[in-house]
Parts: sequence; C-alpha cells; structure tokens
Amino acid sequence: KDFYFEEEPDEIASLFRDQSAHPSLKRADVGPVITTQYGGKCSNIYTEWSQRDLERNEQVKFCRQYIVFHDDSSVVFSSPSGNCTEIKGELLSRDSPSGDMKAVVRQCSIKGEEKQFLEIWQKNTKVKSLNLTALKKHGKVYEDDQFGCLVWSHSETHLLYVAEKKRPKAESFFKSPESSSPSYEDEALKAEETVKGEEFVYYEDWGETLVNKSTPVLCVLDIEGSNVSVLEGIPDEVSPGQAFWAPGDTGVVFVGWWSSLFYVDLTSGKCDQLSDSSAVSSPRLSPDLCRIVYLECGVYGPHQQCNRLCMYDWYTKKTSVIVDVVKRPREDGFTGLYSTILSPLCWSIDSQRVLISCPQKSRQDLLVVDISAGTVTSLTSKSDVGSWSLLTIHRDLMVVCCSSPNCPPSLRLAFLPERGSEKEVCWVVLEESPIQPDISWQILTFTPPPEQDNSQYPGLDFEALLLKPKETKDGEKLPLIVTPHGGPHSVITADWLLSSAVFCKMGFAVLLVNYRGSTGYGQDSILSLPGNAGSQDVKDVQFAVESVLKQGGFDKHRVAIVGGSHGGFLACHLIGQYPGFYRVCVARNPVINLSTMLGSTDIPDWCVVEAGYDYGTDVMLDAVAVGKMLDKSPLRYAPQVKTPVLLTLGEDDRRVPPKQGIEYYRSLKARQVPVRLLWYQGNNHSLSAVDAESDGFMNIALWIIQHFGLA
Ligand SMILES: CSCC[C@H](NC=O)C(=O)N[C@@H](Cc1ccccc1)C(=O)O
Repeated sequence: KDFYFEEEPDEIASLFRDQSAHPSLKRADVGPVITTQYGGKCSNIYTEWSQRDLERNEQVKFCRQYIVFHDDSSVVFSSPSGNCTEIKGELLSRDSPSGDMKAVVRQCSIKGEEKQFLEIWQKNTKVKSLNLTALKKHGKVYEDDQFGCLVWSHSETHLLYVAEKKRPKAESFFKSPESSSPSYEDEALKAEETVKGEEFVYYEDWGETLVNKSTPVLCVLDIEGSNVSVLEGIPDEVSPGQAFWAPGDTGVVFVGWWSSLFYVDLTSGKCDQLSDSSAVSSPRLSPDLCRIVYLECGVYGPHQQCNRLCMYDWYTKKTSVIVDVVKRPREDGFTGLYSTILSPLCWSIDSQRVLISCPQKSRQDLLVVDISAGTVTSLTSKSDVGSWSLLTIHRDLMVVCCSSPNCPPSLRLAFLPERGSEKEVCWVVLEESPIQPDISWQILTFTPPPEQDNSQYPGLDFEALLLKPKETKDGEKLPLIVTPHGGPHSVITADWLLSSAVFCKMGFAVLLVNYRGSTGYGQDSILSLPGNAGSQDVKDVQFAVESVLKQGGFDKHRVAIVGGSHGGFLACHLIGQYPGFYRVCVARNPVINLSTMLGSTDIPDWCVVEAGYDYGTDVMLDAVAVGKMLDKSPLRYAPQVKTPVLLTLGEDDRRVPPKQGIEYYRSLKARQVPVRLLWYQGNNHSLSAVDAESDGFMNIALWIIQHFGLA
C-alpha cells in the first residue's frame, strides 16, 4: 500500500480511529494472598484502563482482573479472571488494607444536580452510602494527583480524603425578605450560615487542571458513626494534600503547600513540620511503618528539576538524603531522579528498597533504590522496551505497564529479585498488546558544535527519538515531522505515542527532540536553559534536524515543525529564525510573548525564570527586563516568517492563555502569512478532550499534507 498522505481524509481518520483504540493503563492493585486447599498461593490483580470512545466523545474507564498463582518469589501461572467492566462515576476508590472492604467516592447527577457520595462496600453489599453534598461539611472532594487521596486507617475504621473547604453562603444585601424562611429557628441558622456582601469575592485557585480548587482541607470519615469531620490544627497558610495515616493512626502525615511534610496529631491538634521548606511530594510509608520516603527539590527555579529521594525516620525523627541530585549522568548510566510522582505502593516487603519508574535520558526505566546503601540499580535499562512504569508493588510482586513507540501499553508482572540479583528479574506478560511491525524507532545522540556549547555548563549532549516507517520504496525520501517537547523541563521518553505512531503509519518520519534543558539528563542540563530559552533550545532542535537530514533518506523540502506550549514557542521561533527551512508549522497553545504572558498565565514565575531572572513572589521587573522578555519571544521574529502556521488553541487554557496564540495570528495575518486558527471551546492547555484531540490530529495531518504539496 502506498503512503496514506496520498489517500482520502476518511482513510486517515480510520487509521487514527484504529490506533486510538489501544487502551492505556492507569492503575493496578494486588489483592491479599489466598492459600488454596492444596497449599498453593494466589492473588487477584485489579487493573484500571482508559480508552478513547470517539462515538461517545469521552475517555471510558474500565477494569479487568487477573488471577496469579505464585510461590512468593516467582509467578507459576496467571490468567485474566473475567472480561472488562466499564467504571462510571467513580472519582476515587480504594480497597481496605485487609482487602475486606472497598471505599468509593462517587459523583452522580440526581434530578440534574451533581452530588457526591462516599460508599463502603463489603462482600456483595454496599454497606454505607453517605451523601457528602447533603452533609455540607465541606465542598467538592479533590480527585486530582496533586492534592487528592482516599486512605483507609490502619484499623480500617476511618477514611481520610481531601476536599474544598466549606464556604459560608453569600447573599445579596438586597435579597427580598419574602424568600426568607419565616421560622425563628431557620432564621437563626441562616444568620449563622449566610454572609452578606461576599457574593463577588474572588477566590484564587490552583490554576490549570486545578480550576475551582482553592482551599483544600483534610476530612475524616468515622465509618461506624457515619460522621465526617474536618481536621483542625493545620495553619491557614498551609494547603494540605497527599495525606496518609501515621503509624498507629495517631494522626495524619501530609504534604503542605508551602512546601513541606507535616504531621497533625489527632488528639492534640498540634501540627508539626517534618521536613525543610522545599518542594516535597509523594510521601510513602514503609511496610514496617518506620520510615517515610519522599521526593524533594528546590522551591524556586525550573518547574521540573532533578529530585532528591529523602527519608524521614518516624522514631528517631531524623531526615536523610538517600539519593542526591545528579549533576551529570554517572558512569553506571544513572542520570538522577525525575519522577513527578511515586507509585502509591513503592516499598519492598522488607522495607529496605524503594522502586521508582523514572526517565533516564530518552527511556523510562524501573529503578531499585537500596535505602541503606543509597545505591540505584536499573531493572530495565538493557531491555528493548522503551518505557516501564511501576503501577504497584505488593509483597514484592511488581505490576508494571510497558510500551514503546511501536508497541501500545501492555501489562507485565514479576517478583522483585533478592538484593544484588536485581538483573535476574523475570517478567510475565499478563496482557499483551500488538507490536506495530510497520514502525521502527531509534534513539539518536547529538553533541552540539563548539560554538553552541554552553560556557557555564560545557560538554552537554542531548538526544532525539526518530520514528520511521519500516518499509520505504527504493530511493524514496521521507517527509519529516519535527516535534520538540513542551516544558521546557520535561522529556519525551520512548513510550507509545499515538499521533507519532499514526503519522509514521501514514508515511512520515517523526523526530522528537530532547534538547538541552530536558529532564532525565542531569541537573546541569536543566540549569543550562533558563536565560537561554529561545536560543539554545532552538539551536539544538535545528542542529538535530540538520544532522538527521544529512543522514540521507529524508526529503529536505518537506520538513514540518509541530509543537505544543513551550514546544509551540520553539516551533514559532524556528520558523522565524530559519525562514523558509520549514515548509509548514503547527503550534498548540504556544508561548508567543513572554512579556504579555507574565500577567496572564497561572505560573508567572515560569516566564521570569526561563527569561533568566530570579523569581520572588514580590518580583517587580523593570522596563529593560520586560524588553528582554519580548526579545526572547517568537513574536520578535514574526516579520521573518514565511511558513504557513496552524494554531490550535484551548479557550479555557489558564497556562498559556489563548490570547498568546491570537497575538501571533494577528501578527502573521498582518504580514500575509497563511495562518489558520482552530478554537477549542471547553478545552484547557492540553487540548485532550476526545473530540479536540481527534479533530486536532486530522486538521494537523491535512494542513501538513496540503503544505507539503501532497494533497
Ligand atoms: C507558562 S506555560 C509554559 C509552557 C508549559 N510549561 C509548563 O507548564 C508547557 O510547555 N507545558 C507542556 C507540558 C508540560 C507541563 C509541565 C511540565 C512539563 C511539560 C505542554 O503542554 O506540552
């Protein structure tokens, strides 16, 4: 079959539909060990997946369970134990530690009104269903990764979760008296609950993806008494989240923003800070209940940095650094810890090792950290699979999600080998996924030319992932789509990437560039970029593209640049700084003008730091600094642009407000550069609603085909 860019849009849509049907793995839980009548052991594995449903225009969530027979150190037999079941309305769910009960926070619409319930399930019965909305102890429950949690106490008598603080009902000064309740009691209640003149008070929220989440509070349900209470004792200036029960259920440990680990005692209400004031995340209690590991990095500076793995000893109250920041990749290949979140369960059963899935250059590997020795061993660095994500580890049974650019997510499991024998790990595939034989991929390394070396951080290399259609006709030159990632401090690892896979199947080569400043390459690489954004990163992408073109086999007259957010910033810079080199450009929610974004984004510190200035909450930039921000922006190069640009913007983007894209649109229109703008209502920064993503893909594909002259 010839390449799809010679085909009708309907055929491209059908290719996208087929590939978008590969589900992604979201979660796995291992149930308690059951001993059979013959002495064998087995465990149930519960998994949650999500899949795009193009007809219903939503991501559907479903679960599938598996049975695994084992001998505590190896898997003897495993099999699915039923079909998939769709999950509806569950915001959070968690099995109790013994596995006897399950708690669910459910959202449903009753007579057109959204209500939230907290349910307890036991055996085959829903034994409790509390209408949290009617209880009015707090606002909506937080279900996000930043703050949200649903945690059983060790005693299985209480549940802990995070919700929005209850706000008093605001009422107009001019509310007519006849709508008030006549009874004296109701009047008294109203006087206590309603406030006048506060109807239009602004409540700042936590921004993109956390819209309307403003003041989180820790809430506890006493299951027996069906009583919900909001924990007291936490200072007003601390926003709690990621909470869990302390050993003995004496209190609650949580991350408090600003940023530290805290403990609030349930009896005294006393709240203590357990760690220094730095950015702390993912605290995880060891199975022996003696230690807490957590990730930590500096509060200011680049948003994603190399983390430390720290440990707090519950009994000695001492904190130690287990794995420190890594400035440059080490001889043994370890490049540092860049995970943004640890798996909910990450400890080995002997409480001696911690498992972390983590970007290591352009791969995502599974690392084992020995907490006494501080050593880091990779379980996966030698494998052909590009990306390994730990879903859970329970009694040393690891459940992971694997994928590669030519292989959608699959489910595997293995027992963690003894200390020192980690390399002998033996993976069993529980749920296979179809390898895409028509896609080939490789990781390329680039050394910037001497004139582009960073004098403050010399000798830094960078990488790119190259995807190619496996079969090409003799002498045929591949059109190339270049994609630098966003962030800029993030990384594209060798995972299953839907749009790249479809482009590749259509006959395009795809180059995904991890320029200097990406995470996964050491802290020095990250620090080399702030102040040089718009130059170093731009030159790295251009150098990677020109190097790849020199390899031969690519059509240098058909190179497209496609990027989102900071990747869109780079795309727009590249078409301005290298006029005519790129035949076509696509930018999703691009950063266009740092000086105007400063006052409108939810993360103004990003603009200050990436422009090369120190940030403080009371920062006041002068005219020179604001001028420099404009100089570092793609808008500055708009007069040079010749390349047709497709802009895809999210109306509700709080990170890079769509006015940024509009600024560029107007500037290009004024200069008669072909520009098309797609405006996605109800979408935020990621443009990830199912219809926005699929429509975006089709428009991008057709825009590229049209301007490559292939239509
Ligand atoms: C003021 S917005 C700057 C760009 C944005 N960075 C942070 O949010 C960005 O490029 N976002 C990326 C995704 C991303 C987010 C956070 C950390 C790394 C990457 C994008 O939307 O692709």
